[in-house]
Amino acid sequence: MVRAVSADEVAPTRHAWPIEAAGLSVKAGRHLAVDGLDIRLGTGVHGLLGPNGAGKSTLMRALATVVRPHRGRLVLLGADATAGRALRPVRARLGYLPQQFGFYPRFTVRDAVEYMAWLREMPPAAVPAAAQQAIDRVRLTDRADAKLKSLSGGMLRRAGIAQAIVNEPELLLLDEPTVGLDPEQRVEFRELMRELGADSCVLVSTHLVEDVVAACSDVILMDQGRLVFQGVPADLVRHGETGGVGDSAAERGYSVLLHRHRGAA
Ligand SMILES: Nc1ncnc2c1ncn2[C@@H]1O[C@H](COP(=O)(O)OP(=O)(O)OP(=O)(O)O)[C@@H](O)[C@H]1O
Repeated sequence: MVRAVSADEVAPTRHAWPIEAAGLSVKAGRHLAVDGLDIRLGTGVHGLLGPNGAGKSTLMRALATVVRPHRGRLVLLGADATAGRALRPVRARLGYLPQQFGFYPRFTVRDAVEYMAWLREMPPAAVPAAAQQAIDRVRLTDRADAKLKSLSGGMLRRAGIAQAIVNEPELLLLDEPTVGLDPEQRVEFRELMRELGADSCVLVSTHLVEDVVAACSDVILMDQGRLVFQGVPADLVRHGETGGVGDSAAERGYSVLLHRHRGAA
């Protein structure tokens, strides 16, 4: 007997634009926190910058399919993320570190990472090795069986990164992953981001402009829910060569672009 093959089974698994948003608006409570955003992101590490309240975390939540967009088009890994039934296969292929990483304090690092692997519908036989690899990649090998409640803030953040990467996601969303990391760990983390971005789409929100310059292939700058700038880190640096406020050319570029946008708004 010939088995019918569904469209999902023959669909290509890689997409030129793992994230495609057009006129995307997302509410946070009753507030329109993302307001008509147009972006297309491919493979690589994309740094998401913006002042407090710019809408970065709200955008991340929509991309992680945690909140439904209010308006506009959102296509994730080729699937319409505004259609409920399309979300399950997308969720299995994405990884997400929320800004507030909620966890069961009695779980060990290994429990938390394995639990996320299960939520991401990984084949059960693959889970222990995948969890171990994710824990090793964030350098928590010697704390793998420690309870989460016993970890420092930086270690907890690294456990959060491990749970986000356990399924080797094609789309990885990291909301302020470097908060609490010490300088040495931040340098190691940049290395890990570059590795992950070689064949996945990684979006990293941060307030550290230097992290973006060091580890990202492009920069997205948001303010008040809108896109201010998208370009390569060198463009950010170039904008800072003529003025602005900050300790480095990249920080000055950030302030120049933001002030120019606010002046024009
Ligand atoms: N539950 C909520 N109800 C009402 N407004 C909210 C809610 N959550 C967020 N907001 C508002 O939405 C806007 C965007 O918030 P969001 O957390 O996405 O910004 P952000 O860029 O991540 O900020 P930060 O850098 O401080 O983390 C802010 O003005 C915030 O006050």
